[in-house]
Amino acid sequence: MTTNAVEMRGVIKRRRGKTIGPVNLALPEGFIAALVGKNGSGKSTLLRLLLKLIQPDEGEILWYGSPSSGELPLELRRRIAYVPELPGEEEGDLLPAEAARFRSHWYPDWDSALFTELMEKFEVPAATRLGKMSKGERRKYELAAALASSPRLLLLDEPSSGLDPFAWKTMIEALQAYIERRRATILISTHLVEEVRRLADYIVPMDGGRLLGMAEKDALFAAWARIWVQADGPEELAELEAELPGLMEPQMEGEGMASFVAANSSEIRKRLDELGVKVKGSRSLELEEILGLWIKGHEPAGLNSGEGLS
Ligand SMILES: Nc1ncnc2c1ncn2[C@@H]1O[C@H](COP(=O)(O)OP(=O)(O)OP(=O)(O)O)[C@@H](O)[C@H]1O
Repeated sequence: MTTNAVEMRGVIKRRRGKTIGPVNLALPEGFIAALVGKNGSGKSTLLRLLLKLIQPDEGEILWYGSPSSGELPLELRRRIAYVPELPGEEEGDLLPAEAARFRSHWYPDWDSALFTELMEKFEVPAATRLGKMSKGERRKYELAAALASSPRLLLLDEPSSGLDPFAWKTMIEALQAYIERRRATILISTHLVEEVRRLADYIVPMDGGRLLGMAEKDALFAAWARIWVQADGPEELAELEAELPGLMEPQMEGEGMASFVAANSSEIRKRLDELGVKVKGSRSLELEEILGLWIKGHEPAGLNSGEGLS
């Protein structure tokens, strides 16, 4: 039985005429899920709901199988790390080592060795107060401190924003190393396709406040493909569409060739074979293409709807 780190059931948050949700999502423990979507789609709101920084208007949230009526229990709060889009002001006057000392009192499993290692790898200036750091320097401190708190659940809101490519690579490696060592869960909101590619086990797209579902990244890439087939003209392509419902973006590609996108490409290839249609070639879709089609309502095959894993 898989434990879900968090589960959201019909969660709705209303914000000045805009509605986020209903969100149904179950994040299995031990994996990295990437929250993707356009600006304003509701990613930060979802992360803040999971920390109880804001309260849902409807629905229920479970943390490790239990709901929480008031504030999150201290035990649990200490096992959740959050790196927000913008840092708070509380630690602004402190040097990194001073702030780390404070945090180490709060987090019982504070990993000083990891904090020092990451601060060195990230080249965070030790003699600059947090409030005076550049955006990227501060972000690197926040990431080092978040990982050093030994979280069971790590919530990262666009962590790469402001990082140079070297720091970005260090962050990716640090997150991968952390999840290999611990049975932790990471939910990361991101706009970077490469970040999703490198890190995510699951992809969770949001659009206009709606959570579209949750899909395993590798299965998603394996299933979706553009396929080129022999077709004499638009009539033949239309016949093929009638035979194989669900083909997306069918188009003629010039003399004797047509192409389309299939969400379950291996099955479609089998059917094409049975129909005697010659396949001329195929390619996997890019993540942007997959998300674009998903947002338009084409759900990937075998989608985990976020109703819970078992
Ligand atoms: N405190 C707030 N009060 C009112 N509306 C809010 C508040 N915070 C966010 N919103 C609205 O909720 C919607 C979702 O915002 P949210 O910050 O969750 O999006 P996002 O996906 O994280 O965007 P981005 O990629 O730009 O960071 C937006 O339309 C935003 O205007």
